[in-house]
Amino acid sequence: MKIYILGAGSIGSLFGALLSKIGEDVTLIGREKHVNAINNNGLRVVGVEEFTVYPKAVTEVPPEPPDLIILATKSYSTAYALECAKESIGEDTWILSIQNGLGNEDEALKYTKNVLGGITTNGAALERWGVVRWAGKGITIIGNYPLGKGEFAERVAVLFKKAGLEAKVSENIVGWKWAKAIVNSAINPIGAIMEAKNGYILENEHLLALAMEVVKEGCQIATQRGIEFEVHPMNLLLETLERTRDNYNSMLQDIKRGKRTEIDFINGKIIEYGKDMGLKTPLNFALWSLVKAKESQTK
Ligand SMILES: NC(=O)c1ccc[n+]([C@@H]2O[C@H](COP(=O)([O-])OP(=O)(O)OC[C@H]3O[C@@H](n4cnc5c(N)ncnc54)[C@H](O)[C@@H]3O)[C@@H](O)[C@H]2O)c1
Ligand SMILES: CC(C)(CO)[C@@H](O)C(=O)[O-]
Repeated sequence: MKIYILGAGSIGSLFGALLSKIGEDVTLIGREKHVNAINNNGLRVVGVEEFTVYPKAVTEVPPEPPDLIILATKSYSTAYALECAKESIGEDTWILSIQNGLGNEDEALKYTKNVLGGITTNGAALERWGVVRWAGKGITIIGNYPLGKGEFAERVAVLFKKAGLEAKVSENIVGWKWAKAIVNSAINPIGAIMEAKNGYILENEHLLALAMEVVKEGCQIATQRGIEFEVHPMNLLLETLERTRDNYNSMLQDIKRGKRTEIDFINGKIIEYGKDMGLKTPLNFALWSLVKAKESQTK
């Protein structure tokens, strides 16, 4: 399968390396320093597994349409990345988002009907240019977006499993995207504001109570939009906090690095969808405001 990893940073480089290792035709599309390191020394994976592969790596989207584009930029880069890729999206090209946040797949639908939604709980981080740490094994769930299963989704899931990723296909991927986004809407801003590991939210009664109220608020918006959950976000919240108790969440990591966070595509989208229905989301608004203020402090 001809695969482009659009936004080959942490999670994109991990998926690209694993798919390259099983012989798939993978091209990583990323930033110059990372691309140069890969072209000079290969792409090295450390952590859960240790290996080096030699995929193609470029800074611009090649003109030939691929079978699959795996969208792995931060959510705030999605619109521009897809606009840059639009000439390479062929009639039979599928786009799979493995991003956090809401709205990425809807952006992809502007270019093709062949869109797969995805969530992954694998953890990855670029150690240095050309080297990605597979920090933790998780599960990847994909499906036709917004709903349904299809032959191509099944083909991708088989590839992911062959590559060593635990993967499954869901007929309700939009439900999974919302469940994860609602969990992120509670964990990420609270952990970022408190500058605490995820486990502290579990241990501190006040933070856990707040996180649960944020989840309830997000669930109200999702339910009003007709979203149904395969796993309830409240259960997913507690399971995630336990499983990732030693993690500093990605939003806190972005703030510590002086980088923009994905708050606009997590809590920001819940606020936006609430407004569309005339519903207030005071907790999401409060957390969104605090993180935006924290972001501006690091500028
Ligand atoms: N890192 C993880 O463990 C993890 C796990 C689950 C989900 N996610 C989600 O996956 C997405 C990506 O996260 P990440 O941690 O890999 O981010 P990242 O910043 O490490 O990687 C994204 C990369 O895309 C590049 N990029 C952006 N626009 C581009 C363009 N037009 N062309 C080429 N390259 C471009 C950026 O420079 C960056 O290197 C986010 O939505 C994140 O929330 C990450
Ligand atoms: C699940 C999660 C919150 C674990 O830290 C992760 O999605 C993150 O850090 O964004």
